[in-house]
Amino acid sequence: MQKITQALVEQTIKKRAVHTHKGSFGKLLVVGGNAQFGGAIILTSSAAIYSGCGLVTTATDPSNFASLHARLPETMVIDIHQQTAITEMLKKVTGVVIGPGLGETTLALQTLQTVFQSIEASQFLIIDGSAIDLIATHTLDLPKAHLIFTPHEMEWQRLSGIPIASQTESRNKQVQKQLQATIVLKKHHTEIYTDAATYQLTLGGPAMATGGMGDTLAGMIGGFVTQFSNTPLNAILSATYLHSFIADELGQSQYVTLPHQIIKRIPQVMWQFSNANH
Ligand SMILES: NC(=O)C1=CN([C@@H]2O[C@H](COP(=O)(O)OP(=O)(O)OC[C@H]3O[C@@H](n4cnc5c(N)ncnc54)[C@H](OP(=O)(O)O)[C@@H]3O)[C@@H](O)[C@H]2O)[C@@H](O)CC1
Ligand SMILES: Nc1ncnc2c1ncn2[C@@H]1O[C@H](COP(=O)(O)OP(=O)(O)O)[C@@H](O)[C@H]1O
Ligand SMILES: [Mg+2]
Repeated sequence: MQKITQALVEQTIKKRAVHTHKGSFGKLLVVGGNAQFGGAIILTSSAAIYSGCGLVTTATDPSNFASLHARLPETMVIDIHQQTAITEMLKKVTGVVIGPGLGETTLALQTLQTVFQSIEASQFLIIDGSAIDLIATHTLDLPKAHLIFTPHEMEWQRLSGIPIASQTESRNKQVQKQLQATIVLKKHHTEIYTDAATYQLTLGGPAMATGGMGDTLAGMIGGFVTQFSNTPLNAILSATYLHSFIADELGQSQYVTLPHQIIKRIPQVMWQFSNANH
């Protein structure tokens, strides 16, 4: 397994060209957050915007609109019941994150199917949380797109059929090949399975073991792949690295590192990394 290095992250987070605008840095649709799990979609959307994605739209339950906008005025919203509005937005975006706080109701399943039907092969689709469980439960066919799954070990057990205790590199790799997707298997020292190679994160620790931490990573990966879309693998590896790098920094003087604290630090740490080679 290859270790993800700081040098790779420094190469990925380039200084921004001057003649650019918000459309130059990717457009992302974030789908999730039912009435119970509104916090998840606030974290995912925030992480994407603080990672530098040019334009983010959040499709969520309307009961989350006010709290989402109070925390994050930069995002636009779609009522998740308006499936046509989701389909229309899909035509405009570089990528989609689906699943954080989505739940597993009939509406959640219908929304996942709407996205699967309309997504194009050129687009990124990050599949997290409830969306992974919906695929596992309903054995859904996967669409043609740049697929990125971000399961924790139990979600990976449900999706892959491999019990947590038997999730070895070779068995995980086999299922990665079948799924034709990148797999970010989240745990202590997260592993990333791709067609070409397997990577391991050597950062992060138990101060990160708090609800919403994975929702945040999904948003960072969404923000990175849409923004650094020419180097998608490096974008995924870099987002995963930076998420734990920031947590470790905070963890030097905090017992627990909260997802919203990590999000707040992303722009500053990206600036540091973008200046490292200059
Ligand atoms: N603020 C919000 O709105 C939040 C909303 N959220 C949303 O909730 C939805 C459900 O997601 P979920 O992850 O909470 O539930 P689920 O998939 O059932 O997994 C938990 C089960 O798996 C087991 N387990 C074993 N290994 C594990 C591992 N390495 N990592 C983690 N778990 C592991 C674990 O074992 P146990 O804790 O019992 O020891 C337990 O039995 C999803 O949409 C998500 O986005 C959350 O993000 C929280 C904040
Ligand atoms: N002990 C730990 N060491 C390192 N990373 C951890 C640890 N516990 C949790 N994490 C990280 O926190 C995140 C948890 O993801 P997930 O379970 O999906 O959270 P949630 O769904 O609550 O947002 C993952 O990125 C995981 O690697
Ligand atoms: Mg999760």
